[in-house]
Amino acid sequence: MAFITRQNIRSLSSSAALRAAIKHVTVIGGGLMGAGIAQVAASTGHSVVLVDTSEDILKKSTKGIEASLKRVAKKKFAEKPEDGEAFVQKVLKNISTSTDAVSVVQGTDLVVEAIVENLKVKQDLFGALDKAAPEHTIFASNTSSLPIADIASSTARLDRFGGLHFFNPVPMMKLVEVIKAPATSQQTFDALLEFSKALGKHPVSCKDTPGFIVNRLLVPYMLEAVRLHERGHGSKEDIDVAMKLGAGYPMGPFELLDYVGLDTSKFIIDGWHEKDPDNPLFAPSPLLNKLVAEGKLGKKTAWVRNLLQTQNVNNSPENT
Ligand SMILES: C[C@H](O)CC(=O)SCCNC(=O)CCNC(=O)[C@H](O)C(C)(C)COP(=O)(O)OP(=O)(O)OC[C@H]1O[C@@H](n2cnc3c(N)ncnc32)[C@H](O)[C@@H]1OP(=O)(O)O
Ligand SMILES: NC(=O)c1ccc[n+]([C@@H]2O[C@H](COP(=O)([O-])OP(=O)(O)OC[C@H]3O[C@@H](n4cnc5c(N)ncnc54)[C@H](O)[C@@H]3O)[C@@H](O)[C@H]2O)c1
Repeated sequence: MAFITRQNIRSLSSSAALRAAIKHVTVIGGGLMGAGIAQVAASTGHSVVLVDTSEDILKKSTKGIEASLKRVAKKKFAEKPEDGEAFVQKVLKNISTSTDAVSVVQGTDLVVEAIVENLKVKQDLFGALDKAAPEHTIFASNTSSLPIADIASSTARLDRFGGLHFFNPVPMMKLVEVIKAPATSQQTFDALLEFSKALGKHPVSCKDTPGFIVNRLLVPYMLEAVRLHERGHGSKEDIDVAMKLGAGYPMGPFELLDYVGLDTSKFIIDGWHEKDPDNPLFAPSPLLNKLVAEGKLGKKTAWVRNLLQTQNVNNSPENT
């Protein structure tokens, strides 16, 4: 039986205040991860602005969110499909889009960044946002592999900066790694934990170390599968089947690389290799490099091709 003490009441009310504090969320990057984060935040009653670099990309992101919401609704409202349609429309109403990050952060409580895995690009973005966002706004990066402290160094709000690392596909994966960099305040960290819970996720606390928990284990494993194949010790198909049936993983390492994105996986391993060139776990893979150079990025390749085609159509003389 739980006794109500003054301390309990204080901690309950401060956690309620933190939960209430994050109402408006700006998600930057409408790709694989950003679209999923926006969807989950909007589904849990947050008001969301999704930002990307072009209207075409944002249209694709919104279509992707709608398709994913329909999959969720099909299960959640199996008995009452009309409630499912109402749910989809209600969630979509919570999401607006923009190509101007600086102007939209002026009214936001939390910025979650999910753009390309490149330190300089992330620093430039946060440096610009820092000047425009209100004092209370918390900044968080969904980086897979970069130090949160390095990204935060382009801002003057080191205490209000942390990591929120989601997993792909965001609507399905329950985990969020919440990262406390050395300068992240306890209040910010608590607010990020509460926000993750408000999304219906299970947060774990992480230090600001390379790959946090999951990727520090998962990325070397996926790369070792590629090396195993490069050594001629197994076909891609057999390696995938082996890890699914022999280790109980839902996807084999090649399927997972395809799902995560070969470009993102390459950014991660190249960055770690640069910092720790003697670590064999971080050795670059010639096969991965070749596929990325050929524009074969995995599952997202079809999406990117589709987008480029749309842009060509929009830019064609008939449409100008
Ligand atoms: C690198 C980064 O920094 C970190 C990372 O993100 S690492 C990657 C972490 N992710 C993983 O390891 C994913 C491993 N894979 C899985 O867990 C599962 O394969 C999976 C959840 C993706 C799909 O489940 P699975 O049963 O294999 O396949 P599938 O039949 O397609 O999906 C089952 C149901 O899940 C749901 N679902 C799957 N993806 C969905 C999505 N994007 N949106 C909504 N619902 C979805 C649907 O309800 C679907 O049923 P439906 O097909 O009737 O709509
Ligand atoms: N793919 C995964 O499984 C996964 C999982 C967890 C974390 N992450 C991390 O999340 C981030 C995004 O990964 P992703 O897979 O969604 O990438 P993605 O390539 O699918 O999407 C990135 C999006 O960001 C947009 N973008 C780039 N620069 C921008 C800018 N300055 N302003 C606004 N938008 C910009 C791009 O147009 C693109 O739509 C990366 O840091 C990645 O490491 C990825």
